[in-house]
Amino acid sequence: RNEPAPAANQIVAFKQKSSGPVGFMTTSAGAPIEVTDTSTLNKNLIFNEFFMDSLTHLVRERIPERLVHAKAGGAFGYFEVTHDITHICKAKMFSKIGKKTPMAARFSPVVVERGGTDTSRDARGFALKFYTEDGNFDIVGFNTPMYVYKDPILFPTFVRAQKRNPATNLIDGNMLWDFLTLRPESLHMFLIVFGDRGIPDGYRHMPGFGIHTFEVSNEAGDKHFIRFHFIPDAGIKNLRSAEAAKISGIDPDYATRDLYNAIASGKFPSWTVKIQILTLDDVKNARIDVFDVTKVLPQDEYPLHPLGRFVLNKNPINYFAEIEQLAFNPANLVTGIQGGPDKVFEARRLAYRDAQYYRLGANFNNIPVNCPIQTKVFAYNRDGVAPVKDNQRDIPNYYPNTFNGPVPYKEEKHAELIQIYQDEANNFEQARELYINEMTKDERSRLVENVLYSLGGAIQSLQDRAVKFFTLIHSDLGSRIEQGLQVNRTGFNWDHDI
Ligand code: HEM
Repeated sequence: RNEPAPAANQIVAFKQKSSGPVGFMTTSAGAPIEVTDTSTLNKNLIFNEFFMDSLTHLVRERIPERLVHAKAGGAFGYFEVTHDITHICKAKMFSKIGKKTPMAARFSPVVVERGGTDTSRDARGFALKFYTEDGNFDIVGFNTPMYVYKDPILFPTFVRAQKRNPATNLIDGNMLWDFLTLRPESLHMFLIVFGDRGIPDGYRHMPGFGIHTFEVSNEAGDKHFIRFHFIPDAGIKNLRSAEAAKISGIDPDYATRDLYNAIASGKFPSWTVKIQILTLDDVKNARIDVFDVTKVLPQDEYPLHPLGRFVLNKNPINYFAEIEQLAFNPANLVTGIQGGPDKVFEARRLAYRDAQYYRLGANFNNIPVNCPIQTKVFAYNRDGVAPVKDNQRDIPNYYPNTFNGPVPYKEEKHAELIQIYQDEANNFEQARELYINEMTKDERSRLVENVLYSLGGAIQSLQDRAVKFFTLIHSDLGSRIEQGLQVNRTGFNWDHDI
């Protein structure tokens, strides 16, 4: 008989590693507790502390799920420098070859709710938190090298367009295709979502991208601009639509289970970390706006330079405490890494902090998994909902002060505004490249099939609009989708047959 997988066997393994019950049960306040019969009419339930304590706690167990990226798998490990980049970046975590920094990772589909399926056709979040000696550095990325739009005002609209119809409470193809065709720059990323990479085969075989072009600086104060790439050492693997649909019925937690089992059985997933590097002159002379998150930076012009690798070698011991409560924020930056100068990055500096105040409360950075474990916090924040930890003890609580409260660090100078060439939003050159040069003939056919599956459910005026933009990307893509839609119209009724 095969050994049961670690995830299926977790509770049995717990019993095996403990010599007996872990202790006497107590109330949350620590008092030993008796369990008495609650069904008898002859006793007051209100004196039953087990009942009172557990019931009142149970009804407070839920916190808001993340607005997006609600479902996830996550783990812990380390980042290790393999190549020197101190000539461009002075961040301590990159200071010498061989240096290791502890980290956390969380991988997540964007749209599905917390109880949804891991194998939906969607982009995936690729969020990393590095616990550096200068505080936490977060790269909150995707498994696609580009994002949907470059105007952050579209974030609420796009989230809504992908979520549920307000009347039917159903995911609604008309809403999605309305958005995609009103903001056609989004089709670049959606070619990937509808292509083979739209359903990764678990998280271990998924690449990651920081997407934004980050500004970094060296000891001399020179600026450079970099994009992060994370390449899975186990290779990229994806699922086909039919396979994914089947898995989704059998095991909606497929990717979460796979990550847990791999780590628990010592097959630690790892990623090679590479960066594209641009000088200020490269930025000024670039043919494209290198800060545009809907674009990739062509690798023939800006090649990948190796930087390091990261390894995930530790599962959470408690999922809620360590993964649900993880709070990533693109604004978590460290000395030497100034973040992206673009507007999407700027919007994100606000959104995540705000979301986490709502989701986890004002002191979410005091939750152990969010604490910068390699440095001490000296913030002028006090009080609020738990956890407050030591609440900065008796240190002066106002700034400035003359009584030895914490003093500011020398402020890092950001690059002045740079005059650069900015493209029209709907420039389809890169989408065309992706379709023609990066996708194989078979993948192009599967892309068309997957688009038809989704677009076939939308009304005709949206289908016509979509065909127009697919044709602008490439006439072959446009005509195959147009023909496919016509076959569907005559031979197949999506409303009734699906
Ligand atoms: C205007 C642009 C954007 C806004 C306003 C925004 C906002 C948000 C918000 C509010 C959350 C939930 C956070 C939480 O509750 O903890 C979230 C999660 C996330 N976002 Fe964004 N986002 C934007 C763009 C992006 C981009 C460009 C990327 C990828 C490069 C991205 C990747 C992620 C990931 C990976 C998560 C899940 C983090 C986790 O694992 O906890 N987002 N975003």
